[in-house]
Amino acid sequence: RTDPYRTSYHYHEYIYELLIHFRDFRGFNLISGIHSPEVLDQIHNFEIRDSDVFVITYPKSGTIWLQQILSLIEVKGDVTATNDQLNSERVPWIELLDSEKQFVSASSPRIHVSHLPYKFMPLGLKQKKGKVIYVARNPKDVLVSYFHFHKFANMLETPKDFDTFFEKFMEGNVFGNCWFEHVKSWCSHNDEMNFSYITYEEMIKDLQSVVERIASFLGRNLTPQQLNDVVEHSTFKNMKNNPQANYQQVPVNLLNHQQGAFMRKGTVGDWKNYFTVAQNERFDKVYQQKMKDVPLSFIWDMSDLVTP
Ligand SMILES: Nc1ncnc2c1ncn2[C@@H]1O[C@H](COP(=O)(O)OS(=O)(=O)O)[C@@H](OP(=O)(O)O)[C@H]1O
Repeated sequence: RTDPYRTSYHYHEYIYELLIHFRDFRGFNLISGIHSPEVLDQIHNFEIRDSDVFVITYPKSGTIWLQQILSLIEVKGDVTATNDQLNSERVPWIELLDSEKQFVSASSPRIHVSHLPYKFMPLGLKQKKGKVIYVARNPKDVLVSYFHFHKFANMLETPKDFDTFFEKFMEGNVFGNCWFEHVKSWCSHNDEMNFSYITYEEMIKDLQSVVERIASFLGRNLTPQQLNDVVEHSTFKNMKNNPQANYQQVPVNLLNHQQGAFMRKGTVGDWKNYFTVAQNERFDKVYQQKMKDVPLSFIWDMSDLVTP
């Protein structure tokens, strides 16, 4: 094709092709039109301040939940103080196109989220500058959440069906690449950084204590009432109704809000409604093999959350 802009039809077809194809950058899938190799190259050398905070997640592990919690901790639980800005701007991604300008000029404390694997991260983190919060979620629920996300995210290819997506995820042929490698890459370097590890399932089980742990890790002093306010405004129900937090404002060219919602179900064990017995057995086998040397454990079902 010589001139993609020839007609509106060709233009849209061209943009669609650009968007749904990954671009490999040093073994990592970038989404064309959203990420750029130039930005990824620069992140390594970003100058890190002691006050910087990075929330790292594999996609669908609770990123927007942390954006809400951290936004609220910064304003001591006063949700009205977050009304003037979307959480995605208050706690932005570092890997998006042109994000470097915003990163360099932002005032402290700079709080960011990222789906990037460890190898791309700022080298300053290894000098114990800044703080890293890694949020993990059991990968079976990640897979199901990601399947639904692909159905309404216009920048990602719509899966033919669940089985097709299951294969793609297992191959790491998604944005974020292989779940196992992502978790391992970060957690095996935890000693090098000021690092805190939390899970999605812990937050479902006891949001209050996770919020307290995050505030203390960041050295923020909040009164018990302020901590309660953070928790109250970070529940699934309240976030779903909060336009600053629920991502309903993302333009329709990126997310087709008729087809799904970021705040979808917010639960543990939804994978049981999707995995076949054979898929589950296969997943468990891969999990045992890939995670055999990793001292992490996950909660796979709501019933495992109930303390006897
Ligand atoms: N407050 C709260 N409580 C419980 N669950 C919550 C909450 N906020 C976000 N979520 C759930 O997190 C899933 C989205 O993950 P991410 O925010 O990491 O998505 S993304 O990577 O940024 O696209 C997605 O999970 P699923 O519902 O399973 O699809 C969201 O519903």
